[in-house]
Amino acid sequence: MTMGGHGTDGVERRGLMFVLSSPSGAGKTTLSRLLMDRMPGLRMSVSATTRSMRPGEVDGRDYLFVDKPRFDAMVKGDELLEWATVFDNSYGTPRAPVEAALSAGQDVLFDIDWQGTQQLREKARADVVSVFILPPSAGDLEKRLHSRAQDSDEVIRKRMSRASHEMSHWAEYDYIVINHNVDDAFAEVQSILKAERLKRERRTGLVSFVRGLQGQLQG
Ligand SMILES: Nc1ncnc2c1ncn2[C@@H]1O[C@H](COP(=O)(O)OP(=O)(O)OP(=O)(O)O)[C@@H](O)[C@H]1O
Ligand SMILES: Nc1nc2c(ncn2[C@@H]2O[C@H](COP(=O)(O)O)[C@@H](O)[C@H]2O)c(=O)[nH]1
Repeated sequence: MTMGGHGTDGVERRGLMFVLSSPSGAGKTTLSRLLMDRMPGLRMSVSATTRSMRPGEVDGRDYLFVDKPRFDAMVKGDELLEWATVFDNSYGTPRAPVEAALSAGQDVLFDIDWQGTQQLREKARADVVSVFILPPSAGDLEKRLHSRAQDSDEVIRKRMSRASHEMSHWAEYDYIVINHNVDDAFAEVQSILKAERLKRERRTGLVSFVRGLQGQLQG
């Protein structure tokens, strides 16, 4: 993938892929929305899915809602960077918008499961920063799924029964955040992104920046 752009300090830097995963209901969407509101230079990757739209969701903003034949055609046409089956539906990341954002020097935010994270890591390990969000307790997780009031009891039962399996992948992630309350969890996720943006390896413009400084000191 071609990547490059400028950080807020003007030094050229490679874009990064910032991944949030968690069991369903632990708070990825909530934290993603806050990141998008408050962190400049970040683009949300909008996934394609075959699941049906929830009340309040908007096609093209929350997901690209597609039918199974269209999803299969996207897989066949290599249009997806990664894809997986989650809760009996297909989900995948359209490749083109991600590559365009990274090329423009933007970071890309992903709300995807552990299967997708593994695929991204296989493709571009150095550019993937992954965060696993844990709920404070199973009781809180269930309460959050109910409080969202968008899924039937049957769907919630399914998501709760998958939670332990989802969580078994926590150790594959770079960072772990426990979402006790939204403000603290957001502050932690934001700190991770800010620190990762400053990593020396990503800041491709540092060599010439330091040479310039040395030139000024010598001249
Ligand atoms: N720290 C928190 N305390 C209380 N409620 C929270 C907290 N974080 C998120 N919630 C609420 O929990 C519900 C589920 O959160 P959210 O939709 O962000 O989860 P998610 O991980 O994105 O789930 P999914 O994987 O199913 O999309 C929402 O109603 C949200 O407002
Ligand atoms: N591997 C991928 N997983 C994805 C993608 N988009 C969303 N997801 C994950 O699916 C579940 C369920 O999401 P929901 O919106 O139906 O509650 C959740 O864990 C998401 O992170 C994707 O493109 N690829």
